[in-house]
Amino acid sequence: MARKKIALIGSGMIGGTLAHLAAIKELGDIVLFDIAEGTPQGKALDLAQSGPVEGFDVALKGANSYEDIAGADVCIVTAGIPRKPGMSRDDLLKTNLGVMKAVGEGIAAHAPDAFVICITNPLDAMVWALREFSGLPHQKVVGMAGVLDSARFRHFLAEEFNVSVEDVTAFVLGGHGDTMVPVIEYSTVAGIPVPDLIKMGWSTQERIDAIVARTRSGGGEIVALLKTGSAFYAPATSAIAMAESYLKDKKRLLPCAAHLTGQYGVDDLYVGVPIVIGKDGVERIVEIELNPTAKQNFDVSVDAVKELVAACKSIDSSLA
Ligand SMILES: NC(=O)C1=CN([C@@H]2O[C@H](COP(=O)(O)OP(=O)(O)OC[C@H]3O[C@@H](n4cnc5c(N)ncnc54)[C@H](O)[C@@H]3O)[C@@H](O)[C@H]2O)C=CC1
Ligand SMILES: O=C([O-])CC(=O)C(=O)O
Repeated sequence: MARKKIALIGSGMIGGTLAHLAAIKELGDIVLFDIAEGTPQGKALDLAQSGPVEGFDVALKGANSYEDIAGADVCIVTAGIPRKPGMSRDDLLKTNLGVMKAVGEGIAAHAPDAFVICITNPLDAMVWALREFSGLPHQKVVGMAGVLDSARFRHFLAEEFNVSVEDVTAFVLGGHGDTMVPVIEYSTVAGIPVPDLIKMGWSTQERIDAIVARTRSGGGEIVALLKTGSAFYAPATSAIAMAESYLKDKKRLLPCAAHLTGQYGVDDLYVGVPIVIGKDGVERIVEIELNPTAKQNFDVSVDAVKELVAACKSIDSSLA
């Protein structure tokens, strides 16, 4: 069976980590693409030289031409700039919108059948714009944020309850900004919802509220610590889980930014919701019932995404 092909558009901190993970998991042959000359080639060669030790058999290539992504089964997009301390994700919009245009056109020309996972921030607006620029079917273009935000929430909850992260499930929905919505009713330890655990005396509402707040600002906490850029290990792992679900038709149910057409009362917008990812891309959008507070928070988050999409349209009239 021929190997799958994975194109990583952007070969910076997340791109390099994606390549490492995809190689170790032998998900397919890997092309690292970037506009910076030498970076993708250097990372591809370095990673290839780890193959004999690690024992993976995949081809790794660095490229500065979109022709090299031809026929990719999966494209993961991290091209653009990350934020630095003092910036919000939204400050990246103008620069990264221009990058999405180039990337969308490159994917449309050379890998139109790919499943595309966007990571570039501000995530929900960028995945919307990337889909518009590429013209690919909506179910083949998704954004990575919810898996990461939920993983952060799961990590903090596991620490709080002193249980294995494996047994903690969580959903963070909405846009990938400060208004994201960690939903505690759907967050559990081995199926026991967090509100029940509070009643059982495992924690208090105040402590869980603090964890929710820390999750919401989880990206900023890391930016403040790193000072030179943003998180890359957990974001890369999260996108690989999505790619793997597509490539292996695993049909995992994951929170991701997906194109909504009326679900949750939202139309023609990418927002984080639970979806099933399989061989056809987004195979199902799962509409869970939100309590009035969660729904109100979700709507606030949706409004924030709407504003960013409106800003994209005013910057690039071809999107209007
Ligand atoms: N969705 C999410 O949950 C997360 C999103 N991010 C975002 O991911 C993006 C990438 O982050 P990092 O990898 O840390 O940044 P980075 O700066 O290490 O890498 C970005 C790469 O994109 C390249 N690039 C710039 N313009 C390009 C173009 N037109 N075509 C191809 N490549 C281009 C740069 O040369 C650089 O190598 C940022 O926008 C960041 O905010 C980061 C963490 C989580
Ligand atoms: O905070 C940032 O700029 C990067 C990001 O989206 C995250 O780590 O959640």
